[in-house]
Amino acid sequence: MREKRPVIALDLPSKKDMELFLSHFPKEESLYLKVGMEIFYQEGPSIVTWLIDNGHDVFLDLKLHDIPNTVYSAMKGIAKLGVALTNVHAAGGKEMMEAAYRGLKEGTPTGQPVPKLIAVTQLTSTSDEQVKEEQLISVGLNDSVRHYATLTQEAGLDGVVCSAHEARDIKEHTSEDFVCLTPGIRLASNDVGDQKRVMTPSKARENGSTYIVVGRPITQAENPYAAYVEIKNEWNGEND
Ligand SMILES: O=C(O)c1cc(=O)[nH]c(=O)n1[C@@H]1O[C@H](COP(=O)(O)O)[C@@H](O)[C@H]1O
Repeated sequence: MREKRPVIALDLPSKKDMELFLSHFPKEESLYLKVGMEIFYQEGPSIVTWLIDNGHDVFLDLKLHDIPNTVYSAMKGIAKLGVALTNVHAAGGKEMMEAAYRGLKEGTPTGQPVPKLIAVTQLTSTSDEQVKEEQLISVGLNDSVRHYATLTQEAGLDGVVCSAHEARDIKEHTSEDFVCLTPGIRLASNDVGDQKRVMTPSKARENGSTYIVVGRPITQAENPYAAYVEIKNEWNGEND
């Protein structure tokens, strides 16, 4: 079986910074890269096509959350870029998620695969306390995440963004092949930063994560490639 690649969050301010970051990796290595708001709003869609043309897979993380018609139209445009994966916020509702999926399917050029679509449940920077006190969701974080996951499945999407803490429970309430993409991944030695629900790569694997997303532990490392390899090895169980 092919080695699983951690998804690297390219949270960098410009293409120049991104090229400098990628220069630490062997030229021939195909990476799974997450393009998020920070770099996308500076460089635009051309950053995505540039990465794909250079042999990488791209998760376009723009977390769409708007009325169904707007999300439908935006997804039609995203579908033309050739990304492997993209996302919306589940809090936008079932109708919005259905519209997003329709947009992606209708916008994908003939003969190309439709990008996978996943929905953010509760951000990994959110705690149980915040869910109850700020969002007034009295059932708390775990029930809220499970609820958004089942709603996402009902809308026909491929999976969710959640923390690795919830991945096992979500798979039990949806299906084993329902994608659980989990940011908030840290080695035991890393700073947690603003993340609240964190887990190590090996625990995430044990708990059913489909993909792990890692940003600062790699982008801010003194040796980004060494940090990537360490995380990838732990994610693949090579230290077990
Ligand atoms: O959708 C995401 O990718 C995402 C969802 C979420 O709940 N939490 C979360 O951290 N992310 C993204 O995952 C990345 C995590 O970065 P680090 O905390 O630096 O590893 C960031 O780019 C976030 O935008």
